[in-house]
Amino acid sequence: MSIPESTHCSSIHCDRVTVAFGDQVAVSDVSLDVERGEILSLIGPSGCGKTTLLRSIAGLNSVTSGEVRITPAAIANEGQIGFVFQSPALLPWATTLQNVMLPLQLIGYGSGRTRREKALASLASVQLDHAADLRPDELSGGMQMRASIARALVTEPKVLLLDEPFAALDDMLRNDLGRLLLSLWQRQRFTAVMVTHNISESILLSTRIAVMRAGALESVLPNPVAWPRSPAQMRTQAFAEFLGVVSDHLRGRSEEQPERSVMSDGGGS
Ligand SMILES: Nc1ncnc2c1ncn2[C@@H]1O[C@H](COP(=O)(O)OP(=O)(O)OP(=O)(O)O)[C@@H](O)[C@H]1O
Repeated sequence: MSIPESTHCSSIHCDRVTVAFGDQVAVSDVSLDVERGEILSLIGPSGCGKTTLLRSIAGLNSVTSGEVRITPAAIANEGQIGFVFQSPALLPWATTLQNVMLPLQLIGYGSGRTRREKALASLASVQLDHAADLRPDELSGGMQMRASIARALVTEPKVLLLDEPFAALDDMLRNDLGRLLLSLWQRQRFTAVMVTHNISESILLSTRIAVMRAGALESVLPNPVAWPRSPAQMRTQAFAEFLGVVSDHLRGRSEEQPERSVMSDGGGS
């Protein structure tokens, strides 16, 4: 698996973004560019503003000052931004298939038949087509999260935003879904931003890691771990060393490191 070519997706630009809720400044003067076709992880201590920044990128939060731009601009208007929440948030009374068809209905995509075919294809991409007629309470936690990913990807978004998508799952499922996410990214070439608390997960799944502390962007670290990624890499020296670097940045003990180009440093095949 190599980093996908970046011709079909969007990039995200946060320019001096500040978000305040009353007197509470959740995000403070954050400037961050997410390049086409990369997966950037946002990590940092609880309450440091990760979700608020992610929701601002999605347009779910308004920013107090600064600007979020997604290019090409039409992306935001065409419903080409997918969002995966920590909780699968499936409609309990609808079948898995109906849940996945919902975004297509909301954007008025095609006929009922084409929506059904597209939703079934999206379910198949997460190996869940056999569960199309089951309701959420008949699915395991991992199946619900796969359905949630299928729902986010059914419109073939150019940008995928994920807020701690695997936090509630055990380690094995986490690894499986992480691998699934990478293979979908490889195939669909979306640009992704993923909030996570898990440093190992951020290293395994991303091209760069943005570390936030107290609302501010502490650093953006190119991920030097080679591609293709697999859980076996967690036992390598390169992985352990980078984990130490990320941990230091999280604790604010880092030496300032110049950022390098993700495609030349974080990538390769
Ligand atoms: N809608 C809101 N109204 C008021 N305060 C908010 C709102 N959303 C977030 N905050 C505050 O903004 C700060 C950042 O919250 P945010 O959820 O972005 O942090 P986080 O880094 O994602 O935390 P966690 O890792 O625990 O999910 C917190 O102090 C939170 O209480």
